[in-house]
Order: sequence, then C-alpha cells, then structure tokens
Amino acid sequence: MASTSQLSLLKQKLHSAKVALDEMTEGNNEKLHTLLQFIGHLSLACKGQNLELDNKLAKLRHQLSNADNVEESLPELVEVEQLLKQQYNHVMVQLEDSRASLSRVIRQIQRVESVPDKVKKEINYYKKDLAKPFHTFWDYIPKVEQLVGFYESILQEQLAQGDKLVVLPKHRQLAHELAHMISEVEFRKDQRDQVLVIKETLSNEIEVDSLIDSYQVILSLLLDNIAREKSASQEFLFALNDALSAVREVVTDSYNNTQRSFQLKKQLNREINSRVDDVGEAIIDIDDIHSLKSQVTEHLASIRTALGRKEALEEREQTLLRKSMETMRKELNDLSKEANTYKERLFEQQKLNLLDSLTQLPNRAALEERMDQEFRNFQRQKLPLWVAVADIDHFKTINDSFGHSTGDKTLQVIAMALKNSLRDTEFVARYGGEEFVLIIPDVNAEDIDHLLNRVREKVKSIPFKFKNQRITVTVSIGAAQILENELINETFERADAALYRAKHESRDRVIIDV
Ligand SMILES: Nc1nc2c(ncn2[C@@H]2O[C@H](COP(=O)(O)OP(=O)(O)OP(=O)(O)O)[C@@H](O)[C@H]2O)c(=O)[nH]1
Repeated sequence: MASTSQLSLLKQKLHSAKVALDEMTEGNNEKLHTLLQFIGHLSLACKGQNLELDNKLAKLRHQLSNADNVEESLPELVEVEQLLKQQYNHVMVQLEDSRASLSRVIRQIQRVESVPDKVKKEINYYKKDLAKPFHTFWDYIPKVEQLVGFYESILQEQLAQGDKLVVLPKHRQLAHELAHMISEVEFRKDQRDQVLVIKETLSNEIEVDSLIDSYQVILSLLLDNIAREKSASQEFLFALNDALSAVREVVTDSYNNTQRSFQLKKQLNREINSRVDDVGEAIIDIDDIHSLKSQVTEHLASIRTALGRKEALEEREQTLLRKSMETMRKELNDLSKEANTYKERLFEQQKLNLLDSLTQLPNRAALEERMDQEFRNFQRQKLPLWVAVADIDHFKTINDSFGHSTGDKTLQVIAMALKNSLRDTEFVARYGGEEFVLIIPDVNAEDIDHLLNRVREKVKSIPFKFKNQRITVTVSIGAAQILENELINETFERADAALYRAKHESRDRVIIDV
C-alpha cells in the first residue's frame, strides 16, 4: 500500500515535473520565436545599408530557427551587435555630411534674386533650423522635401516670368545712362518720335529685353546719322574733285593751245617781217613805177595773207579761251551750289546740336556758348547780368500719377511758356530734366524780382488738365546777379543754391541771392 501510495506520489511528482518541463520548453520556444521575429524586423530595417550586416542577420535568423536554445547563437549575436554599433556611427557621420551639403545648397538658393519674398523668409527659418544636428534619417528627409519645395517655388516664379531675364541694378543704371545720353544727343526730326518712345520705355519699369532693344535702336539711329553725314561730305568732296579735275584739264588745254598759238604767231611774225624785208629789197633796184607798183602789190598781198592767217589764229585762240572760261565758270557754279547745300546742312546740323529735342529750347551746349558770350559782353560793357535757375515743383508726382508722356508734354508746354515770357535779348535753355536756366542781361536789381515772379506766375496760370483733372504746376526759381571779378559759372552756382533755398522754403517762389 505504502509502495503503491509512494509510487502514486512519485507518479504525481513525475507528472508535475513533466508539466513543468513542458511549460519551460514552451516558454523557451516562445522566447526564441519572439527573438526570431525581432531579428527578422531588424533585417528588414537594416536591409541594404551594409552588406555584411545583412548577411550576418540572415545567418543569425537561419541559426536561431534551427537551434534548440539561444545560447548556441550567442557569438553571432555579439558580432551583429558590433556591426550595428559601427553602422550607427557610420549613419551619424553620413547625416552630418548631409546636413553640411543642405547648408551649402540653401546658401546658394539665397543668392538667387528672383526668390519671392515669402520664400525668402522661409529659407531664413530653414537655415536657422539646419544649425541643429540630425539624429536620424527622419530628421533629414523632411529637410530635403522642404528644399525641393523651395526649388519648386523658384522655378514656378521663373516660369511665370516666361523667358524674361531678371532686371539687376546694373540694368537700371544702363537704362538711366541711355536715357541721359538720348537727352544729350540731337536726332533728326524724323527720328524724334522713335527716340521719345524709347525714352518713355526707359523711364518705366525696364525689362532686360527692352533695354537691349533700346540700345540697338539708338545705335542704328546714330549710325544712320553718321552714314548720312559721311555720304553728304563724300558727295561734296566728289563734286569738288570733279570740278577741280575739269578746271585743271581746261587750264592744261588752254596752256597747250596758247603755246601752240605762240609758236604759230612767232612763225607768222617772222613770215610777215621777211615779207616786209622782201618788199624793201625788191623795190630798191626798180626804177619804173609800173614794175614797182606790181611788186609792191604782190608783196602786200602776201603780207595781207599772212596777217589774215594771224588774225584767224588769234580769233581761234579767243574762241578757245572763251570756251575754256565757260567750262570753268560752269564747273565753279556747280561747285558753289554744292558747297551751299553742304553749308546749309552743316548749319542745320549745328542748329540741331544746340537744340533740346523734347522742348526745342536751346540745350546745355547752347547755354554754355551763350553764357560765354554774355560773360564777354559783361566784361566789356559792365551792364547788369542775371542767371536764374527754374525747376518744376514735384514733377516726379506728375510722371508717377499721369505717366511719363504726360510729363513730357508738361515739359514742352512749360518750356514754351518760359520762352514766351522773355524778351528777345533774354535767353532760356533746358538745362536737363525739369530744370531750365534763364540768362537775363540789362535788368536792374529792383526789376529782377518782378520779372522772375511774372515768369513764375505765367507757368502757374497754365490750365493743365490731366485725366480730366485740373492741375496747377508751379516752378521754383533761384537767381543771382554776376558780380565784379566773378566768373559766370560762380554766378550760376549761387543761383542754383538760391533755387535750393526756394525749394526748401515751400516751393512756388523766387529767391534772389544777394
Ligand atoms: N517725363 C519726363 N520726366 C523727366 C524728364 N527728365 C527728368 N524727368 C523726371 O523728373 C523727375 C524729377 O524728380 P525730382 O528730382 O525728385 O524732383 P521733383 O519731383 O520735381 O521734386 P522737387 O524738385 O523737389 O520739387 C524725375 O522723376 C525724373 O524721372 C523728361 O525728359 N521727361
């Protein structure tokens, strides 16, 4: 009984031990399975990063699936752990490199002019963000996506602009210089409309294409003028050359003819002399009057013949000379006509060079000439001489509000008003932009203020109407009288300084420097 119960107890214990062993084996299998699953995920996550690691993980997976316990695979696990550590370090270095190259790229993008302002701000934030290190690829990938976004915005902006090139400050500077050059150079009447259109283009929002076109048009207009000038001079020189050759030919012919005639005349003279001598000799020995008469008659006839030949020769000479003279006169007439045309052209050109093409007032070059002339008069006569500088007030507002061509028309009207408010002895030139210079001789100090205020009022009373709006345009004027021992340029400087004061003291006024 005891042994039965002992046996039964033992059986029970054995059963419990078996159950416990079964449970333990099951637990180990579960752990092994979990480890296998983990290694499987790890293999997938690391796949492609490092070939050695991929192989080691595959080997480990294989071993674990065939092994009874984990311990058998411990050496491989240690190796994989080391490889993983190495891989981590490698990835960190790679991430740091990537961060550095993103910083480089973003600095380049910042240099692109056409980046819209909104994107510029985002780029700044992005750049600051890049200062922080990346820890994983998940830090890196969004940054790359953002960068691609910047490129996209820039590309869209550039596509929206079509093929237009970006206008840089240097292009604006070139446009400004060209506009200035156009104002300084005089163009022919038939070119002026084209030049005004270009000027307007240059003063509006310039584009690189239109700037290049403007340069090209102006250059061809100038070349055309030079070519015309050259051909006019050439025509004149050809005409001069033709005339001189013709005259030279005539002179040579007539010289040759004269030489020939001279020889012939000499010969005829000799002949006549010898005939006269013959008469003398022949009649010495003749006693009877009949023979004498017949001898003399005979000799006289031959002398008359020789004289007739001489006369005919002289007549021919005269005819040739007359013809030569006529030819020369004709050539010289033609030449003088040609020279007159050329002179007129030169005069026209000279006049053109001294006129402002927009307002048709004398230009700066003409002003300088006139100032020199008035200065010389002043030095001789010591009569009062005034220089005044007039500048349209707030002219930029007219351009900005109503357009550049309205601005141009305003300049033309004011120029006419200034000109019409002066006497013939007085002078007004367009100095540049919206500034005019007046030279007023022979007016006393008491009268100048009245005169210039009359000019100012005249401009103010012009009934300008832009876009159905009544506009009053005013001018400020500064003036100075030339002083003893002063150069006229110094007077101009004082007048300009007075204008500056007028501008600062509310504009629409005259200030005389005293
Ligand atoms: N339409 C036109 N505008 C011109 C010409 N020349 C110069 N301007 C313009 O004249 C304006 C002058 O402006 P500012 O020098 O600022 O002077 P403002 O507006 O007259 O102001 P204040 O002189 O201070 O009263 C600029 O906008 C020039 O572009 C021209 O030939 N035609």
